[in-house]
Amino acid sequence: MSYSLQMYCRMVLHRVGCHLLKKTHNALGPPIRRGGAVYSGACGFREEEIREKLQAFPGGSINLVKQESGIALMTINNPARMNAFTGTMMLELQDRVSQLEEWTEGKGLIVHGAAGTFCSGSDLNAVRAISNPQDGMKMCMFMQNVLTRLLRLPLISVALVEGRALGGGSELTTACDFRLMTEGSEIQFVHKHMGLVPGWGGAARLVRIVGSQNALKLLAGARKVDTDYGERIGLSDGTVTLQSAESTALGEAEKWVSAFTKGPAPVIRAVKKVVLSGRELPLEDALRTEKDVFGTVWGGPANLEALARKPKHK
Ligand SMILES: CC[C@H](C(=O)O)C(=O)SCCNC(=O)CCNC(=O)[C@H](O)C(C)(C)COP(=O)(O)OP(=O)(O)OC[C@H]1O[C@@H](n2cnc3c(N)ncnc32)[C@H](O)[C@@H]1OP(=O)(O)O
Repeated sequence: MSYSLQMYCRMVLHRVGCHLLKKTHNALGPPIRRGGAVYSGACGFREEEIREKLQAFPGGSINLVKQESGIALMTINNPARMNAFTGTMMLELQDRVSQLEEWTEGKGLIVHGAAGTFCSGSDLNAVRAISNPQDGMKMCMFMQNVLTRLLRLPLISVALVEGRALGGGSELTTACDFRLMTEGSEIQFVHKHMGLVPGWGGAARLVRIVGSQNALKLLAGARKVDTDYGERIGLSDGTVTLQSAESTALGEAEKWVSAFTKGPAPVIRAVKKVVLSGRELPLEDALRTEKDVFGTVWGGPANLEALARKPKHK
């Protein structure tokens, strides 16, 4: 059997196996996958094992502020290490994503780093301590689950990149719907220089954002992406320039995203859901999801109000 046929068969068997197990467990009790996670106990992922390991690498924090405007601010906060992700920060990120999943009034999210830089990837102290393949795979599954749930939130999300986004930090930017960069900032998938490939889902998402040609250049060349190059290949959705002495990059990013979050939460969240299903599902499944989401807003308060207003879209 050829290698690719073997891979295909393994993938199909794995998917069917996970699907069947998922169905069984769902029938027996609570759902085994939280939010939109990829790996569950049914796939042999033991989350508790890696949680315990990550707990041993403390420092920094992931801060979350849910604002009245419906836009939340998430801060990657470990400035002494250029906002590198310690083990406890990975665990906190999971908690923050869970909080956002429960935030029914939410419409938008800005992810940014503390002290003028985005994130320098995994904390190298933790990486050295768990540099065996078994632990690496567990960390990878944990982070893929968390970042997949982040991307699947019914919120319009933006990564605001100031300074550097390196390694895992560059992968985190791809788990948001949009990326904004400030002048002088850089995104770099440094994995090749570390003898690695992305493991937090960054490669799969990057291909969907910039196409496989550009993704190959960024990963195989470990190329630095500045604001111009970022916009040219579609990795960056805009360059933030400060409008006045009082303005801040975060303030400008909030203004930028509020153009998309203006309006009632159920409508904005519905928009994100139909785009997400279009992005991730085969066409027929996406069409069915779109129909279901449409049903949640048709005849709803915002729809009835608009009909009563008789708006003209000039
Ligand atoms: C590759 C994938 C993998 C994954 O998927 O898990 C990773 O993400 S591995 C991590 C990849 N990132 C790096 O290798 C970053 C290495 N660091 C740098 O290149 C530089 O520190 C840089 C460019 C971020 C900042 O350079 P600058 O000259 O401005 O500052 P310093 O080098 O003096 O850094 C200040 C302070 O931060 C510590 N630091 C920075 N990044 C990390 C990190 N990822 N882990 C742990 N510590 C980090 C650096 O060591 C300095 O600490 P100090 O105690 O002063 O030496």
